[in-house]
Amino acid sequence: MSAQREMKEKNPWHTPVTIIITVIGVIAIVALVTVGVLQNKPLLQKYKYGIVLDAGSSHTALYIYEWPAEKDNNTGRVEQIHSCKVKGPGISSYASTPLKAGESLRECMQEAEQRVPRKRHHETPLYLGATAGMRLLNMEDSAASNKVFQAVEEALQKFPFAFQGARILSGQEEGAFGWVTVNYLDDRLKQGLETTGALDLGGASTQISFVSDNYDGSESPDNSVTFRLYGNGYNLYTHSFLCYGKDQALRMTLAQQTLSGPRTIQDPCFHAGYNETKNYSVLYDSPCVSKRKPQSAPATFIHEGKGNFQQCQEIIKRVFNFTDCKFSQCSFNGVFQPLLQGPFGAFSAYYFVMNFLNLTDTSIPLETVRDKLSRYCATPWHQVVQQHPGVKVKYLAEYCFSGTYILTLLTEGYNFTSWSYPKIKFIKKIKGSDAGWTLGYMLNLTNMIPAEAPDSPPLPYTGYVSIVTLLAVLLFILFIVSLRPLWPRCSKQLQII
Ligand SMILES: Nc1nc2c(ncn2[C@@H]2O[C@H](COP(=O)(O)OP(=O)(O)OP(=O)(O)O)[C@@H](O)[C@H]2O)c(=O)[nH]1
Ligand SMILES: [Ca+2]
Repeated sequence: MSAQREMKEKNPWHTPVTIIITVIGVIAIVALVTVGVLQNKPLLQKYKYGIVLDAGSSHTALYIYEWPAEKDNNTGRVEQIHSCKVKGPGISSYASTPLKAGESLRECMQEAEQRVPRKRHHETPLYLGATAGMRLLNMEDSAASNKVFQAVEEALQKFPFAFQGARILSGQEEGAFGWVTVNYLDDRLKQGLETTGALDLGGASTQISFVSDNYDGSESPDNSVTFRLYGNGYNLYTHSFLCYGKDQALRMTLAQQTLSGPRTIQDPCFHAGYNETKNYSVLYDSPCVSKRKPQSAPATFIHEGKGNFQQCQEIIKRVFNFTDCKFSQCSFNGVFQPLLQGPFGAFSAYYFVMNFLNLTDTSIPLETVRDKLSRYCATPWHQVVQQHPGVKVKYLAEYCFSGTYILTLLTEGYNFTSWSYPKIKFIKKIKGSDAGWTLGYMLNLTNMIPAEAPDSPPLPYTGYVSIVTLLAVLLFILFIVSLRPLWPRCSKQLQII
């Protein structure tokens, strides 16, 4: 019993001094860690917003983007939180009634007012970018195009956002910003990974953009766009083919078949049994075809389908010029194109059409894709209508043409082969944001992608807290151990007291 007591008395841990030191030490560690955690805790998230209106040839769409306020300079954090499809046609269709172009945007803009928190309205930039529809209108009638812009600007200025202007994007910008969007959303830029090429098929123009090792921009500098993003340099090849969007390509294909001004055409790109009376002046009302308008055509023609994929491909090929090329290699129409490289993301009409045709799976061999499309084109029109009751008849009638056009453009135009075709991915969205030029455009105008890699803390937050805690505990133990010589004396002194 007395030996036990002696041992207990000798154990320095049982002296009041060590107990006091321990308690103070523990309190100090808890305080240190708490201060560290509170001080470094991310502040309550605040968000910033940006709005982009994509005034395309066929329609206008509004996109709202959101990002954490303190991370303007970081990557992968801008997200699309809302999109709104403007009712009615694209703004270029309001050439004769410009005020209506402005009015058409009202509903989507009101939605934007609801979606963006009120206190952020005034600091939220609002951009409108117009593409091929307005490019064509500007070529045809620049006064009309200016009036449309004036009306649209007046309408947008009435909203509480920071309106940054409305303008026509060049084809180069449209292609390059589509490429930025795809690679930003895929987190490829900050990590310096191999980039994805971008294929955009609109209504009036189509863009191809990719990085190719054997392209330094010297051959055909017009097709070159250089970027420095997050410390990496990119030499992008990009080209926009005006009139080769799917609506204008359809006009050109119809124009090929109506050169002599016939009353009826039998169109292999439309289903057998399809029969519509169409207006010559409407068909030829576009700079893409206006010069080819037949001299002595009647007012209308009967557009009949005959559903033949092979023949459809033949007449589509006629709208491409595959022979003239003054460069080392070309895609078509004498336009330089370096060797295709890397994976590709194909969006907008590429996706709408291939998704409808159940052909988004590019691991299906090209031959099988052609066979499937050929069978679809051969389906009689009444059967197609019956099989797809919910689909807009205008879209439905054109899928055979559109599918054939897409395959022709990709394989004959851009030279995709059965080896490179599987590298294409038909996509609509990436991580919740639509693929298209709008996000890249906004990132560029808000300087949200730095040229050099941003400095980032060497440790993640949790790692930092763990290390601080560990070091504090270690220091405390060392402190206690360093007091060892005092332990027996302290305990004796306390016993005397
Ligand atoms: N099937 C289908 N087609 C669509 C849909 N939305 C748009 N389209 C058509 O697809 C084509 C391309 O559409 P968009 O990418 O919006 O083209 P756009 O931006 O208006 O035209 P550009 O100014 O040339 O870029 C047009 O012919 C549209 O009519 C859809 O939801 N389904
Ligand atoms: Ca577009």
